[in-house]
Amino acid sequence: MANNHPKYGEVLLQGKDLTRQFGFGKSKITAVDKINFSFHEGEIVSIVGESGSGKTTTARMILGLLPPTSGEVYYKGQLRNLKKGKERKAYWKNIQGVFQDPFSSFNQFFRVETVLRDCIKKGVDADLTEEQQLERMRNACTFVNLKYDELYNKYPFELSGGQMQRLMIARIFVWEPHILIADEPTSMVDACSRSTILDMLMKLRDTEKMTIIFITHDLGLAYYVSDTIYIMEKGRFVEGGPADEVILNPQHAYTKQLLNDVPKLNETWSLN
Ligand SMILES: Nc1ncnc2c1ncn2[C@@H]1O[C@H](COP(=O)(O)OP(=O)(O)OP(=O)(O)O)[C@@H](O)[C@H]1O
Repeated sequence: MANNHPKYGEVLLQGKDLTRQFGFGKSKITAVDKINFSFHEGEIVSIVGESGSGKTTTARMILGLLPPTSGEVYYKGQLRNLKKGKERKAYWKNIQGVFQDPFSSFNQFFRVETVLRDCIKKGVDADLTEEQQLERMRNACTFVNLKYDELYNKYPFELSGGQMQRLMIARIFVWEPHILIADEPTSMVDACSRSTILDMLMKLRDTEKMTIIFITHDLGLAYYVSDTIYIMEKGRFVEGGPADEVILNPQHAYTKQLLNDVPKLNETWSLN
């Protein structure tokens, strides 16, 4: 397995020959096919591929929401074992996900305060005093440019789409997982909110040393946000490495094809 990396912290998560099949007999498909990876502390890794290439299946296996057909996941060098509730709970303290649709991510009957308090109970130290909890919730909102004192009493449906996306990130800030999986978190928002969310992900990496796995079909966004890029085609990682190398000197035909869809990547470009 890979060693620590000079630029990042320790290796947090590793996958070894991770595979997932669906269906049986003639209709069996291999959605993810023997992928290997090492993700480090404080690294943003993008997994990029077209629709159906296996990105979300990979994310769900990493999150522990879907068992692999074969292969293993190692967390901090230890083989992950999610069979017992206690071990699952411990793993989920360290890894969290944000998904495409902020509306479906929130219980619409919980006010902002309850949403954030719930994360403190589940993710962080449940023994924090009321004052410490409040401070944490306020800090989380400040981190994403939301005003806790104006919003704490509101329901998710009273927030704008952009505010809801920010609240999703605030929730992550409160929870403080070591690893965040962001599955197309910017697909429902306009270009301005998109760059804000990407900038917040980078801030989480820089200030909290969070490892972020960013799932997208958009190589341009991946290049903007990532340290490392893995290119996924038909369930396999066909190319992977530092973002600059993958984008400026692509080796695989599929990467070149994806790059053709973003023709101005190595020139000046904007997120619009
Ligand atoms: N629960 C399931 N049952 C059967 N097939 C599935 C299931 N989940 C995913 N698949 C199949 O596995 C393959 C990979 O799907 P996956 O959702 O991982 O791709 P993706 O790269 O995330 O696509 P998208 O960008 O459209 O979300 C697809 O062929 C999909 O139809």
